[in-house]
Amino acid sequence: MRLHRNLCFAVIDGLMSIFNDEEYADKVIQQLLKRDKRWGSRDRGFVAETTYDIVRWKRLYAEIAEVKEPFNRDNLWRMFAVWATLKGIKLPDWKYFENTPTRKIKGRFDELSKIRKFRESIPDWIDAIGVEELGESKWTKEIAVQNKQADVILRVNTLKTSKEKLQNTLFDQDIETEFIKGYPSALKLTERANVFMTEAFKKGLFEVQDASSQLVAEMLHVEPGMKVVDTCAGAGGKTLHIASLMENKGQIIAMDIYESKLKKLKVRARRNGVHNIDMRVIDSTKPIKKLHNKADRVLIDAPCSGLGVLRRNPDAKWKLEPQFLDQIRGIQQDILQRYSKMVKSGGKLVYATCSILPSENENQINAFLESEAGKDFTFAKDKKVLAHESGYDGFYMALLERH
Ligand SMILES: C[S@@+](CC[C@H](N)C(=O)[O-])C[C@H]1O[C@@H](n2cnc3c(N)ncnc32)[C@H](O)[C@@H]1O
Repeated sequence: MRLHRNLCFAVIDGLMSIFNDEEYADKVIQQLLKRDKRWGSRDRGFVAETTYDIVRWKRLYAEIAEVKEPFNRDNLWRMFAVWATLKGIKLPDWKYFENTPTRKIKGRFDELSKIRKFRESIPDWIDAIGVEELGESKWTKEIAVQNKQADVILRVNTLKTSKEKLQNTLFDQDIETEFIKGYPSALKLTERANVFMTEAFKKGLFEVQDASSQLVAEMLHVEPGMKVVDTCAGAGGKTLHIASLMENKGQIIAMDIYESKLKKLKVRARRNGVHNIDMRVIDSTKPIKKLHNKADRVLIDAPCSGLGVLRRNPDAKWKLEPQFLDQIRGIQQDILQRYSKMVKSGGKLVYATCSILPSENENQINAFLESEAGKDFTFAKDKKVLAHESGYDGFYMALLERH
């Protein structure tokens, strides 16, 4: 591979914003990709993947390059040189790469790879919590997989097409996909591609959604004609799936504390041909109280640490803080206590997170079931999905029934 100066500069600029200005990697990369209209898909792929790689391996590369935060541009070039050297890419004779100690880099890599927190490039506190909650062996395997690039998975919009038809449509555009056993609406891309540019996407024939995430709406057992409340709907990945399972019949109430997220859902719903979503911002206790004992199904796709989806958001490793984790656990239990009241007698509740930590998952469900509000519910089943076991994102989901 030959390194191109303008692409490498884009990567360094992106890293400056992500590491020093606390910006989110996906947003920064989105902006970077707009920089030069002449860039082809390979150039864009290089910028996106290299930036993500260096974000993912920040601790390891900084240690090898012997640089410390806050990083200046020279520090980032040194980390870039580590990335290139470890990938076996020949460094050009640019001033940034003068005196790069290639052999020393490889030696340091071998040495640091013996220690998990460096090898997997994770903060000490996350490593400690992973061991404490999952045990040494599971955590070691899980964090290794969480550092790999995730597959691109689509969820077919069955309101508009079938999995077979969508597969053929995409094949005609040189995008090859395969079915995944056990995931009825999923198609996996055999090779990465920018599916957002396709006509099929613009027509709402599919959404990009990880396979584990697709299990959540399935667990809710919705039926056409029901009244379903999606309490933490965000931009509506799961709301749209629920709509498609309900065949556009019945009522879905999508709620979130952020109106901006629900606005994104509105755009997506239009594209998906979904007509039965009613959006409500939770700006007081009223919108919840109004729905007490009214819903056939309630989904709580709770805010969480995101430790199950590090493959997609590698910068979360650096942005997460222990205090946030404590705070979010409190919010999760509070949401369970208050939002469960919307389930009517005989109705069902699914609680889900994209975390792999029991303290955000089964422990929350156990605490809820032991509490006063939880006495109305029976535990039906749960599913703990680890990326190293399933090959897809780490997730948790529990199904409770109200008696
Ligand atoms: C895991 S995300 C939801 C993802 C979304 N369900 C999807 O499938 O695309 C959690 C959501 O909970 C929202 N949230 C945070 N605190 C909340 C609260 N107290 N009540 C309702 N929603 C909340 C966040 O804004 C965020 O959109």
